[in-house]
Amino acid sequence: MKRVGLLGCGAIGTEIAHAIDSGKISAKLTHIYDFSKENSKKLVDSLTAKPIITENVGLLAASPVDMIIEAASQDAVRDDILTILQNRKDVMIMSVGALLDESILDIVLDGCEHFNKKVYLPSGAIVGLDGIRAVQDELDSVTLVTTKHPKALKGAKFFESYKIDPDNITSPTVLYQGSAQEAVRLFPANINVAALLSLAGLGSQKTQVKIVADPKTDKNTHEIQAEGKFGKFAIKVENVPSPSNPKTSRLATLAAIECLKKICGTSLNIGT
Ligand SMILES: NC(=O)C1=CN([C@@H]2O[C@H](COP(=O)(O)OP(=O)(O)OC[C@H]3O[C@@H](n4cnc5c(N)ncnc54)[C@H](O)[C@@H]3O)[C@@H](O)[C@H]2O)C=CC1
Ligand SMILES: O=C([O-])CC(=O)C(=O)O
Repeated sequence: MKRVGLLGCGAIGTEIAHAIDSGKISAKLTHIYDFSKENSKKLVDSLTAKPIITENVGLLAASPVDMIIEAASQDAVRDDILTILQNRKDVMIMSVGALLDESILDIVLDGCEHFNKKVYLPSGAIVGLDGIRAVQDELDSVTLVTTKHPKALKGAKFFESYKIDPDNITSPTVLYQGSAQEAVRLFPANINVAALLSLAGLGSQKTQVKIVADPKTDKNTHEIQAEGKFGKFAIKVENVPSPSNPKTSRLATLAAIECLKKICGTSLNIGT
């Protein structure tokens, strides 16, 4: 049975830990780290099989696990991915936006090859990545329109540079329109899905993103349109937000759990 370490004990990390604890995923969660000791402790208290809380990420990376699940932040990926790969651990990354920085992507690709390790990127809060990958050589355009409640967008770097107060948004408002590259920089905890689309398809400059704040919505909605020589498709996902983090959709957690079930050998390998 695979031994797993967890980096980040928030909304996604907690649900994954519970899925392992309940036997839904055939793995053993043995070590965890979160820079909030409170969050790590709260998670351990809620589990039957108690993992060890490591003092820092270096000790998590060096712990006797087969793989590490990153469910923390883009900064965590930037700062810690090399340490994890150098310690010869496979890794599942949720904060995929970090990989749109070419130097980080190079570290990941070189690290995987050099240390013979695997990096998994679950499909997160969207569906349709199988289709995007299949038609990647025939794509002319990929656009993503993401709509969330202003409270789900609150705290994003975007609001440091643009004088809009999310608390004062009273009707649907387009906050951002541009490349996926810039979108993940301005909204690092909201639009990792744009990074997944970019990596699967046209890259981060050509993948176009629109972010809308809608005070009347109770969903995190992602609308994807792809067009090219193959034809076109449009996909709309209306996600229920996670109760503990409105930025994050329930589907993102469920996709991570499904990805882990596949890695740990307990589900059929369905789809491309
Ligand atoms: N790929 C996808 O489709 C999706 C990706 N995400 C991303 O997944 C990540 C986790 O999401 P949630 O669990 O909802 O976030 P969360 O905010 O609920 O939990 C993150 C946890 O990680 C900890 N943390 C943050 N940075 C850290 C660091 N550098 N070192 C150690 N601990 C750190 C925080 O203290 C917190 O406990 C986020 O980056 C989020 O943006 C979220 C939804 C969809
Ligand atoms: O969960 C979602 O709806 C999308 C999200 O936060 C992300 O991609 O970072």
